Amino acid sequence: MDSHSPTSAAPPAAAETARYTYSPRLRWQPEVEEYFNTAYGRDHFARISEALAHPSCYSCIRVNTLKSSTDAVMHKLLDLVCKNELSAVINGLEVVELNGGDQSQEGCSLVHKCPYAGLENVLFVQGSGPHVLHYGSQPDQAVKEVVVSRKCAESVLRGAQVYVPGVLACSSHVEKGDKVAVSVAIEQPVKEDGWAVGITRGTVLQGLQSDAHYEERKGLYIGQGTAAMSRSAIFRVPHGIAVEMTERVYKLPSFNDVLEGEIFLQNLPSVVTARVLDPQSGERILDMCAAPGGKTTAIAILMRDEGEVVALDRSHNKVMDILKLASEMDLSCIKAYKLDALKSVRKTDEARSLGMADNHSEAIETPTEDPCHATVGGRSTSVDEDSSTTTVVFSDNKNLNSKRYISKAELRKNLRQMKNGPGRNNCSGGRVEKSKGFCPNSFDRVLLDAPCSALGLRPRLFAGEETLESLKKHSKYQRKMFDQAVKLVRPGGVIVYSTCTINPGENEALVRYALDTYKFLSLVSQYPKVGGPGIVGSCELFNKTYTEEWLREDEADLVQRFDPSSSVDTIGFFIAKFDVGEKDE
Ligand SMILES: C[S@@+](CC[C@H](N)C(=O)[O-])C[C@H]1O[C@@H](n2cnc3c(N)ncnc32)[C@H](O)[C@@H]1O
Repeated sequence: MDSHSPTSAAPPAAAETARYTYSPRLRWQPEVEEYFNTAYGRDHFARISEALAHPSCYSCIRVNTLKSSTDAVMHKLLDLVCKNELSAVINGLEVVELNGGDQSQEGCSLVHKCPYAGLENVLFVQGSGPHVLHYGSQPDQAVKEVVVSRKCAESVLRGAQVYVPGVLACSSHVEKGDKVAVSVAIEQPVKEDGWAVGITRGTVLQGLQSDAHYEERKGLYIGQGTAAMSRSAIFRVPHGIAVEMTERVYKLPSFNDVLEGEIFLQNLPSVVTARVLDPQSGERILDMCAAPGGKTTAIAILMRDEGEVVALDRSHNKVMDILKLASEMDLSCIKAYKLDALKSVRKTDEARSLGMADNHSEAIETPTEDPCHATVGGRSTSVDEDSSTTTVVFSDNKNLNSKRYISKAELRKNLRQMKNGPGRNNCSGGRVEKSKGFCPNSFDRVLLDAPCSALGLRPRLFAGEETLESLKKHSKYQRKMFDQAVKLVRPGGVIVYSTCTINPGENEALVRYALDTYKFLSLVSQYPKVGGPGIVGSCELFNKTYTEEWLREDEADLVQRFDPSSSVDTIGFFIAKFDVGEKDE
């Protein structure tokens, strides 16, 4: 690393070595840290906490086996790597020639098949890091700097550029084309109990020790880039790239516009979850919290697009995302609805009055009054040309109800128009179908990929926002959702529950609740098995007024817990699978 000028203002060279590094320490609420120390043991939790602050060192690609094969995609990726074209499209990936070696061989070591049985549709693309970067400071000259928000930094660590809204502070004379060191401002404890970032947007940095929050950014440098606009523009324009990253602490491939529809970038545990559900062609599956549709599409592909995957999300725009993804992947068995999963069971008397038996396999849908288009997988709801009513239009040839064929290009165009804001009818991006819920016992399998504290997601640079109280709220919410899942699945069916958190209160404690509450549920083994065992025991909380029960010894190996500090190097994740016996209602 180049040395800094030892002037009174600039930091000395030795101090700089420690300064321009990436060595973050994840901060937790003390009570939460104590709770996790109890669950994992102090050393183990310290390793987990350390791992969470760094990204995984590889990208996981799920192949759409209905459109291509794992081998074909692997060859295409290798081809791109070997022609060195991937570094253009796969952001940040470099083909390094070792010992003057053959580039194609180096490329081969970057893309490889997933080594775990049962995941033959998965490829890994190797990234690298953490790299020690040289920020190239000159004597008597402070390094020009940009400080970004935590969310922005987490994206940059995953391969993104620095966008204008993410910039908090910038050196005074930054012009377009200047080299800038990029660091991140992270929440710090403040006196009256709480956390604050301190740096306000627009702060001028001098690169001196006298700068506001200078010390706090030590060890929080995530890379170097070229300013894509001047300092004044960065704080004047509403959007656009502010800094093009040229050197990164982590180099991870991102696959924008590469093999669209043929591949999907997905965390390994998420791919495993869909496989564990084991959906069969012709079945009716419910994905209760489905957006953006990663697992939904994985499920549809495993079913060979035969049967029905009902995908719910309470967010309108997120349902749109599911539809877009299903359309891109050419999947027509996915039906997506906007619905609060807590209200996903339709009352039995209402179902009867609509002429449906309890185990009727049709969804009970509200008519869509909206004059805009929306797509459901290959199916599309559309305006009849001569009326304002909505009809379901199928773009595949599997259903005889087809009214009008809509090409995929047209569907994509419609979706783009929706994304681009209000159109003629002041429609804020199109509407999606709403559902009033579904009949009890009407699904063969239910996936509850529950909204959670997300304390397994990586990289994460701050975790102080969660308190024991807020963690408890997540678990209450999840139990209510689980109750709905239990009602909707048929006897003889399957429920898979998953979260992307390391919190046992949302994982093992949910399993305990499920088994203690519903005697007809049994925890069953999973395939494929990549994660480790669950946590056994219990923990006293809230001044010993409440005991949180986790798993029993014989249950630990039946769940999968993905540990971010393990060699599998994934996000923190949890999966439990239940077989549903005869219900005693
Ligand atoms: C963990 S994400 C799901 C990820 C998704 N399964 C996938 O693999 O792509 C949780 C989702 O639950 C949705 N959600 C939260 N509360 C909900 C509710 N009450 N009803 C339906 N969806 C909800 C959120 O909008 C979010 O998209």
